[in-house]
Amino acid sequence: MRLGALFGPEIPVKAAWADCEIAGLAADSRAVRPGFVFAALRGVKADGARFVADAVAAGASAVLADEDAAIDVPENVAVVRAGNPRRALARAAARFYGRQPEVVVAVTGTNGKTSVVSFVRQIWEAMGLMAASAGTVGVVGPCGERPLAHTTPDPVALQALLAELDDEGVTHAAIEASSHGLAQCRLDGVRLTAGAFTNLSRDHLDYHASAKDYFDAKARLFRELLPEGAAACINMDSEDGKRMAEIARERGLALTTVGRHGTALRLTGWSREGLGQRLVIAAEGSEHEVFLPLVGDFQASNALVAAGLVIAAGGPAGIAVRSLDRLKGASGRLELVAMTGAQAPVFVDYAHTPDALDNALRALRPYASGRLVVVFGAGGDRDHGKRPLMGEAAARHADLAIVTDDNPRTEDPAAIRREVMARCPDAVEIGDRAEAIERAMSGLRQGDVLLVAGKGHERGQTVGTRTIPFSDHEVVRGLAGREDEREAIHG
Ligand SMILES: CC(=O)N[C@H]1[C@@H](OP(=O)(O)OP(=O)(O)OC[C@H]2O[C@@H](n3ccc(=O)[nH]c3=O)[C@H](O)[C@@H]2O)O[C@H](CO)[C@@H](O)[C@@H]1O[C@H](C)C(=O)N[C@@H](C)C(=O)N[C@H](CCC(=O)O)C(=O)O
Ligand SMILES: Nc1ncnc2c1ncn2[C@@H]1O[C@H](COP(=O)(O)OP(=O)(O)OP(=O)(O)O)[C@@H](O)[C@H]1O
Ligand SMILES: N[C@H](CCC[C@H](N)C(=O)O)C(=O)O
Ligand SMILES: [Mg+2]
Repeated sequence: MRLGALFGPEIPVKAAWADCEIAGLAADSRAVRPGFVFAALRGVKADGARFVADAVAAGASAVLADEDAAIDVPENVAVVRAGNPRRALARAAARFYGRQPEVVVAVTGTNGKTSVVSFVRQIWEAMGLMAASAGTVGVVGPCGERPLAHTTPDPVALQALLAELDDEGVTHAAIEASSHGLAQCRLDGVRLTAGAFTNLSRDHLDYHASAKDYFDAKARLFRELLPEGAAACINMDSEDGKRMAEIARERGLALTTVGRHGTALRLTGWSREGLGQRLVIAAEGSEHEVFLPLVGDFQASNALVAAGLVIAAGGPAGIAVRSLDRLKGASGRLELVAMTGAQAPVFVDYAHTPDALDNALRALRPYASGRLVVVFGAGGDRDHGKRPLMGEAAARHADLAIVTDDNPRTEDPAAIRREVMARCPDAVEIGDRAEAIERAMSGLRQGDVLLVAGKGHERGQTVGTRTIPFSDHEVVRGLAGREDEREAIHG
């Protein structure tokens, strides 16, 4: 593709450069190949302009930069200026790859995105469509599963992925829109049919300057990204949901509201039934009773958002609602991973925010006729403020809390644990995560329930800058297996 066409009418490219043939795009100088456009972006840690010389040495034909960035390049390298280079990069990547599944929907909110995109994919599959989902647990589609480095990939990787899905015959894709992804314009080139909002609570205040900033990042999906005529599905059971709906309404988006306070899909009845829940949903003037085979009260709201999003994107309401009775939970989302020898269930969950931990523990309480035990920690190099609040949630809902490590990254793990324990001083502190899980599991009696929270599907523990293989699933299964063996030997 030629440089002029790549940037389109909104970004002027000097005539002398317009016909320059472009081989690819990269925002990281280390990914630049001959003939590439290098986008020199200002980031949190560095200014991409510092790496222009590296990009040129790697063969960059053009540099995309801020209006005011000081860029020094040889005469044969083009310089393209943009007021918002991140957005320009995203839109250029969309033109470069040139194809996306017919229907792409995006889901934002603090909690529930991974679950919702997975549910949307499953509902579409039940309708016989070629569907895929992409986000924290990777890409899942007709060609199998593959991991992703980020919940919302950088714009070049995201456009490459959408093109690949289109090539594989995927017509319907559901993707997670993280607040980082929205703030950094990673989704700006995506042609969206509909967007959804789950909920908002504290997270990522290390990155976003304030709670308002965090809300505004999520609101970008409805204020700016969804094109005119697109649809929005909003869970109305929170004040933030109502504000988001107002924003969508003002934009003239076709609104599908869901939840106990929703209109399109209203939850009018709910009861827990074994490892599932029975929902009564009012839709299009009639009531549907469905059994949702998932643990966790909050999964009802995720299921409603998913069905609402499918409807918002043009799917029939009846099938969307009926398909809920076959949904499978996303990996590591309140997943029942093992039963101990004492017949105590062990759940693995991804709760890594105060609200999520609160919800996960409350969801499991009814299953504990004995004690509710939780093993959890908080991630390093992330929002410090959420740590004591997570401790508080554990102290409030669990009978026994074991505070351990969860990706300490470059921080001192003991210092993180101290911050968590500030509000759960009675917790037991065991830094080594495997040991913490072992201690918790070995103490379980019949009637007890264990929640291992924070890592969900993750397959590594990041200590410093190294990631050591680690999986809560494997540790739990391994320990349960050992108990079974002991049982078999000793009777
Ligand atoms: C805070 C954040 O989101 N950072 C992401 C962002 O970095 P940045 O733009 O601030 O980059 P920077 O490190 O300051 O460097 C500036 C620029 O110089 C470039 N560079 C840097 C070094 C070099 O040698 N050459 C070079 O060209 C970088 O590629 C970058 O373009 O863009 C980078 C390139 O795409 C990402 O790798 C990086 O993700 C970091 C590693 C990260 O941890 N991000 C997490 C927090 C994240 O994005 N999480 C959300 C999910 C969160 C959730 O909802 O729970 C996600 O969507 O995954
Ligand atoms: N609707 C919800 N309301 C509150 N908590 C929820 C909800 N859905 C999920 N959770 C909790 O949040 C955790 C993360 O859920 P999920 O992975 O679906 O969300 P996410 O938005 O994708 O999170 P992330 O941004 O970290 O990828 C779950 O493991 C569960 O504990
Ligand atoms: N997307 C989230 C995931 C957190 C998961 C938890 N295990 C941690 O490392 O804090 C983040 O990057 O903040
Ligand atoms: Mg996610």
